[in-house]
Amino acid sequence: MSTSQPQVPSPDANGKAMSNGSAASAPAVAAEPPAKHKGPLELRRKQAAMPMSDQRLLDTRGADHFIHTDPWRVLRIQSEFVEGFGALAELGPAVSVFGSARTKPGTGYYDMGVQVGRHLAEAGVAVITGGGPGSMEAANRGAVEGNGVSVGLGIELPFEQGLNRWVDLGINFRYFFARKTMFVKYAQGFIVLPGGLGTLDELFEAMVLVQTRKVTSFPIVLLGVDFWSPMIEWIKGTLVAEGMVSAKDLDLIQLVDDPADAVHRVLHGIPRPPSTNGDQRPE
Ligand SMILES: C/C(=C\CNc1ncnc2c1ncn2[C@@H]1O[C@H](COP(=O)(O)O)[C@@H](O)[C@H]1O)CO
Repeated sequence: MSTSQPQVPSPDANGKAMSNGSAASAPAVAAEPPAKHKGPLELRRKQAAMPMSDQRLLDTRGADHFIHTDPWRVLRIQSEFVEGFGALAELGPAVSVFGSARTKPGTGYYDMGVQVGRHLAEAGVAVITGGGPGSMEAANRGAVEGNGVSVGLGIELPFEQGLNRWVDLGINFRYFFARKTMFVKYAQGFIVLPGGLGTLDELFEAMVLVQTRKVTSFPIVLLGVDFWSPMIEWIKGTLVAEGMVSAKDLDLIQLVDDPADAVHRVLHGIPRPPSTNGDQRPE
């Protein structure tokens, strides 16, 4: 007895009728899910559920989270460089002056800072400082008193501080490294007054940049023979003696007591020797 049934053609995934036979038993293929286009991306299923870029931008929910992410920080860092380069590009000749934030007005070190600022201004050279109190304020004050250009590159600190009142062109930075770039990029040299960790950090960074020839012809003058001599002696007696630095590296810095002399030396800087330590480091 025949058990055959009438044969009904089944549709394929595209809806076309398929011939009877083996294909009739193939599993049904689901309809192709719609694709979502997002810029160059073509997305389906779970991937297509991602919100659109515009939607993300305009939807303020969760914005507080986004500003604490690294991609956002990169933009903020970039903006510090853009603002800094833009504000300082036309500054003209300038010298960066460093020194303790704790130096008090009326002291010898404060007076030294004022004199440095004034001599630089009288030579037509802008004064760049960290914009804070102490020796920074002193150098900015000297620049103003000498009728020069007084620049302060402030840094965001855990406590509210603001730029000192002698800063005429001020920029506030969140990031030390962006600020440090400005100190070097827009100055022809450094004058360093007595100071603590911040001052040492700035001094040694400058020395490394000169030593590795990341910057060339960059005089560094230390003011205050009594203050700096023990550090120089330690560098000679320990670092040079133990071969940690080359004796030639000490040529990178000059040590004086007179603010006018410091300004003269930084402006007519002894040209750096062609090679300071024999290192051939890559760019
Ligand atoms: C400690 C006090 C204020 C700190 N305020 C600063 N503002 C701006 N720049 C600063 C500040 N502190 C350090 N710096 C930078 O480091 C150098 C001085 O640091 P030091 O440790 O005092 O030697 C200076 O050149 C700045 O660039 C209290 O008032």
